[in-house]
Amino acid sequence: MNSTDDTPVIDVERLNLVYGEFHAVKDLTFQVRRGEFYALLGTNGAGKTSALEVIEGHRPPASGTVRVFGSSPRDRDTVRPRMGIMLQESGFSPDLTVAESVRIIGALTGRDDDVDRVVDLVGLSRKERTRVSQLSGGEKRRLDFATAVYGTPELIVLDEPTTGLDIQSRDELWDAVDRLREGGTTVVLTTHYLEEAQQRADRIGLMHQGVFHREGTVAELTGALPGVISFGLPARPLAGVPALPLHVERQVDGTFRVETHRVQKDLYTLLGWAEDHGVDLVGLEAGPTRLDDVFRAIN
Ligand SMILES: Nc1ncnc2c1ncn2[C@@H]1O[C@H](COP(=O)(O)OP(=O)(O)OP(=O)(O)O)[C@@H](O)[C@H]1O
Repeated sequence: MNSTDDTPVIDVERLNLVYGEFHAVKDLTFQVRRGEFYALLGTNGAGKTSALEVIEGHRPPASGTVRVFGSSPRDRDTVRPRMGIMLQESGFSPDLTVAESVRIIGALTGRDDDVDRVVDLVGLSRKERTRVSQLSGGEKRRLDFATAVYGTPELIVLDEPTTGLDIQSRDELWDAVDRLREGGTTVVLTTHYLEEAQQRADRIGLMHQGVFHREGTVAELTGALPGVISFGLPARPLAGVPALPLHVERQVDGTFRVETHRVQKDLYTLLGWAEDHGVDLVGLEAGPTRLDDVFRAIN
C-alpha cells in the first residue's frame, strides 16, 4: 500500500507483545503524524524498546497491527530506506573503522549518502580511521547515531540516544536532529532524560508496565497538576518574622516547596513576605509542573 500525506507515519493498533509467559506490551495504540516529534516515555521495563522493536521490523507482534508509512515494518525493502534507527546498541563489528562502519549503513539500509558528510555530522571526523573497538562509549554512541541519520531518512527512531553522552555531545546530537526536523523528518524518541522530551516533543506517550497511561502535549500532561514554587531560607534564625501565609512543605534537603494552581499570585505573596521582613530567599524557582512530576504520579 502507498502512503499519502494523511497517512500516519507510524500507526500502532492494539499491539500486544509476549515473552513466554510475560505480557510485555498490552493493547498499545498510538499514531505518529508526518513531521511530528513523538516521545515514547515510561518507567524501566515499561515496554518501550519492545514496542520500538516491532516498529523497526525486528520483532513480530503477538497480536495487533503496526504500520510504518502504510506498510508492514517487516516489509524491509519498502520501509528501511525511509526509516533511520538508532538502537540502544548497534553492534558494529569491533574490527572495522568508523568510516567502514558508516559505509556499511548505506548497504544495509538502501539509503545513499556521503560517508565523510555523515562522519562529520556525528562529530567523528578525527576518528574516521579508528577501529570501533578503540572508540570511547560516547564515540560509539555517535556512531550509533550515524545509523539513524545516514541518507537523511523521512523518519528517525532514537532509542535513548543521549545515554552516556557528555553535555556537549548531547547538544551536538540535538542540533543535528533539529536540522533534520527543519527538513521535515519525523522523530520518535525514547529517553529517561525527561527534560529532553519536555523541550522538544510535540506529543508524549507515557507507558508503565506495558500499558499506555496517558498521551498528549507537554502542556496537556502537566496542565492538570499544580505548579511549583521552591526556595531556601537563610541560615540565620527568623525570630520575630511572622509565618509565611502559604501552605509550605519542607523538603528533606531543607528547602521549601509550595504546590499551587495560582503560581503568580502565591509568588507575589512570597516575595511580599520576604521583602516586608528582610528575608533573602535562596535559589528561588517557580514554574509549571515538570514532566518528572507527571511521571511520579503514574508510579
Ligand atoms: N527477550 C526478552 N525475553 C523476556 N523478557 C523480555 C525480553 N525483552 C524484554 N523483556 C522484558 O519485557 C519488559 C519490557 O522491556 P523493554 O526493554 O521493552 O522495556 P523498556 O520500557 O524499554 O525499559 P527501559 O526503560 O528499562 O529500557 C521488561 O520487563 C523486560 O524484562
